[in-house]
Amino acid sequence: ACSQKKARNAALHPLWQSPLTIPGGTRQSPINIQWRDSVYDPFLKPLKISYDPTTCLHIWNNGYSFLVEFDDSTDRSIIIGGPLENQYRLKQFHFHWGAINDWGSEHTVDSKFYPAELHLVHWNAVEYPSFEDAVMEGNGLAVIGVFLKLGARHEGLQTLVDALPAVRHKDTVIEFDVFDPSCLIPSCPDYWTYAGSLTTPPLTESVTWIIKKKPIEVDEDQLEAFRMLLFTSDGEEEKRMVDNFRPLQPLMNRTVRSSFR
Ligand SMILES: CCCSc1c(F)c(F)c(S(=O)(=O)NC)c(F)c1F
Ligand SMILES: [Zn+2]
Repeated sequence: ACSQKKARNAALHPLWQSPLTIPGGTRQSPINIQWRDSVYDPFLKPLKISYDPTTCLHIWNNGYSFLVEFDDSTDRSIIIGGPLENQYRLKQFHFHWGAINDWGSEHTVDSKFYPAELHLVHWNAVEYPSFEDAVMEGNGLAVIGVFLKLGARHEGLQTLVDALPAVRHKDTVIEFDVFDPSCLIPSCPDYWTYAGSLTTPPLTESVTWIIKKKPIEVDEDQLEAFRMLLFTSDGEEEKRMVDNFRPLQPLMNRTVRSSFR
């Protein structure tokens, strides 16, 4: 069994090889969201999102996802309200997805996987001088999670999909200078929220998660476009970028709150 586990582990992309747990972690992500166990909190405010599309900088394949990065030197693209004590600045967004449509998301709802999940990463520039500092603090980051489900083609996503061939290999980047990520966020205001962590190293327990209840719809071709990206650099033996999601983590002593009844 031990050698089998070793073999299975070796088959994983280096990022996902154990030890993928942090010793003493009490608020790790992702988790399964058991809808009936979530607690409605009437004091949760609506989340206010205001992004300036011209803060978009570039798309970068960093070897485990593709990140769309933003100029976070000012408060031009921010979120405020929801469970948050103050405003948070948009740093980047990225996705996690599967090799097939049966799995791919990081969080699950009543143990159901979606084929992909969008993460919009924001940091607390009110209290911390830099993103790198905020990553290490309990209230440093706020990540909006949006589930992707198979359905109609998403026109807003298509402009992003059209650029992906240019960042097929790890460590490639392409300029991407106008994009409004709010087109990827469902208009339904309902969300769950809980205290968690990054799902990639350094796995720090610094994330206030805001998971939208409603998924967005994308079509098969758009999911396939994600799957033609590569974990590997140009010239290396090609490894398709798929299944870049972390395994579910124990809920431990946490409650998931909902903004809706
Ligand atoms: C120091 C991290 C660089 S930015 C980043 C990221 F690249 C990423 F992938 C995730 S995630 O854990 O995978 N999804 C929430 C993050 F949270 C991040 F903040
Ligand atoms: Zn993520």
